[in-house]
Amino acid sequence: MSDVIKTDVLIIGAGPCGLFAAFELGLLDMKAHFVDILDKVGGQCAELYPEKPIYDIPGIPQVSGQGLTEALMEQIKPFHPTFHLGEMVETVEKIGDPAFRCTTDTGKVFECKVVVIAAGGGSFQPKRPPVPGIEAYEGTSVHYAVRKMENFRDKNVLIVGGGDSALDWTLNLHPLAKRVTLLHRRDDFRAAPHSVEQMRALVADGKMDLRLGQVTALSGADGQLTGATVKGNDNNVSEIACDTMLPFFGLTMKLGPVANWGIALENNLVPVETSAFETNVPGVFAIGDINTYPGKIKLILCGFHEGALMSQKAHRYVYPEKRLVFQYTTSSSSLQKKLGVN
Ligand SMILES: Cc1cc2nc3c(=O)[nH]c(=O)nc-3n(C[C@H](O)[C@H](O)[C@H](O)COP(=O)(O)OP(=O)(O)OC[C@H]3O[C@@H](n4cnc5c(N)ncnc54)[C@H](O)[C@@H]3O)c2cc1C
Repeated sequence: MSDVIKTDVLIIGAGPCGLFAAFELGLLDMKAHFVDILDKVGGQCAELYPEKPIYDIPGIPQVSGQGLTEALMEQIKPFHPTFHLGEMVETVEKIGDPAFRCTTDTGKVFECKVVVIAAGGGSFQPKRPPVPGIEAYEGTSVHYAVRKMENFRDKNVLIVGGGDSALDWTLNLHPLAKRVTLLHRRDDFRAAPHSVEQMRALVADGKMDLRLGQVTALSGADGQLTGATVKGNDNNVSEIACDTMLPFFGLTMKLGPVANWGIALENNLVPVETSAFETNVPGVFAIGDINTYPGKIKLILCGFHEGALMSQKAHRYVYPEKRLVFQYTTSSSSLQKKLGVN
C-alpha cells in the first residue's frame, strides 16, 4: 500500500462548492485535501463554461466561470489546501467513528475524519467513440486523456476530434511523437483559432498529417493497436498506421463510483438533512449539485451556504473536545490572523 495521506477532511470534487468549503473549513482550523478527476479545478465552471458570464453570485454582478474559479482559489490560498488532480476517488470505507479511508484510481490512500462529497453531477467521463472493439485497446493504446506526455514519445499518434483538447494535444505532442495525425470528420474546427492556424502551418510544412473522416475499425492484437480504418468524407476507405489513439469526443457526467460508497442515494443524488448537509453516514457530508433535500436548487450560491453549515458540524468530528464560538471575519482578530490580513 502506498503511504497514507492523513488529513482532517477529504473533499471529493474541486468544483466551486468544494473550493468554497475549504475556506469555511480553514476558518475553523480544518485542513483539507481535494481529489478531482479533472486535471484542473473549478468543476463545471472551468470545464463547461469558462468564458460564460455568471450573474447570480452574491455581491459579484458578473464573473466568468474561470474568473469565479480563480477568485475562489485566491480566497482559499491562506489555508493551503492540497490538490490531487486527474484522479478519481474510487472507494470510501468507514474505519472509525467517524474516520474514513478513501482510495483513488491511481492508488493514493487518504485517512480522514470527515468526507465532503462535492462531486457535482458526478464524474466527467470521456465519451467513447462508436468504434467496434475499442474497449480492448483502452488503457493500453487508446487513451482519453494525456496524463504524462513522455508516454507518447516516439509514438505514432492518431488524435481524433476537432475541439480544443484535440488541437491542444496535437500541438503539444507533435514535437515528441514520431508522427501525429489529426483526424476530424470535417474541415471545420471548434478549437481556438490560433491553435487551428498553428496546426495548419505544421501540416503545410509536412510536420504532421490532417485527415478528414471517421474511424470505423481498429486493428491490432493483445491491446496493442497497429492501425485505424478510416472512412473519408469522399467515402474512400483507408488505413492509418498508428500505435496510439487519442479520441477527444467531449465529456459526459456520470454518477460514477459515488454509487458504491454505501451512502443512501435518491435518483442518483445524495439525500442530506439541512442543518449540516450530512448524509445517512455520520461524518460524510454532501454539498453542491450532488445533494438533494426539499427545496434544493442547483445554484452555486446554495452550495456555498451548504459548505458553511457543513463546516460547523465537521468541526465537532475533527475537534470533539473544542467548543466552537461563532465569529465574523470583519471583527475577529483570530480569523483575520488565519487569513493573514491583520
Ligand atoms: C452551462 C452552465 C451554466 C451555468 N450557469 C450557472 C449560473 O449562472 N449560476 C449558478 O449558480 N449555476 C450555474 N450553473 C450550475 C453550476 O455550474 C453548478 O451548480 C456548480 O458547478 C455545482 O458546483 P459543484 O461544486 O457542486 O459541482 P461541479 O462544478 O459539478 O464539480 C464537481 C467536481 O467533482 C468531480 N468529481 C466527481 N466525482 C468525482 C470522484 N469520484 N472523484 C474525484 N472527483 C470527482 C468532478 O470532476 C467535478 O470537477 C451552470 C451550469 C452549466 C452547465
